[in-house]
Amino acid sequence: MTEIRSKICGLKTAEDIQAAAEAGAAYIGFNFFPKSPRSVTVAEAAALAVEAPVGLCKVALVVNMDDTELDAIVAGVPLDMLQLHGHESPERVAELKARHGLPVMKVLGISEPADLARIAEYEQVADQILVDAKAPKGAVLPGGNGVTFDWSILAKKKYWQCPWMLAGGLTPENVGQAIRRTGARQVDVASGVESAPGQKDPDLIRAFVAAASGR
Ligand SMILES: O=C(O)c1ccccc1NCC(=O)[C@H](O)[C@H](O)COP(=O)(O)O
Repeated sequence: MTEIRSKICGLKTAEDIQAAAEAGAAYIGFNFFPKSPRSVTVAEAAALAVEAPVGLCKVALVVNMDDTELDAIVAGVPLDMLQLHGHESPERVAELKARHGLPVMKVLGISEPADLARIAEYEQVADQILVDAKAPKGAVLPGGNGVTFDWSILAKKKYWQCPWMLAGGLTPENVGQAIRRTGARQVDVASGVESAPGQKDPDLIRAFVAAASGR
């Protein structure tokens, strides 16, 4: 059976990280978007990251961040990957990879088949692509809104040259179906494993990773 790798995004406590690690998640995400209920400071993320089990990929999620702020995050937190969740260009992706020496995952929002063309602009420069739902009009957050997109759009995808991950409204209940319908081998969740905005639920984290893994 194909191994499915899960990413749990927006972790704020040591208990969240323990639950993700014990459940078998492959990635954990620290959210540095100040308006998010999931955001952490550099000091908070650093304290969590140093205690995270070896082998868990620690990802920093940032949105259109400038160099000064991102330099402080990379200097202060032991990280394994950057996740760019704003309007970063392919050139900016390349620049940040070179500047920080970390793999970069670029997020692209999908709502119609034409959006798949944007992936071609990034697949040679990004290390991974996170295929997410577009934020609803007027949303405060560019991600983490718990909305799905039409997964059948991904049936029209070609082979992409870098690994990709599926996100957008995934939950323990729908992640199995999402994997079957899209062929995703990696899945990402934020709000679908929470009891309230920004409050992760260890039982939901375990249920999500188990469902993604077909257990
Ligand atoms: O989660 C947030 O608060 C957030 C804020 C700003 C930019 C991105 C954000 N989340 C990004 C993620 O990686 C989410 O996991 C992804 O958008 C899916 O979220 P959800 O639909 O809630 O699972």
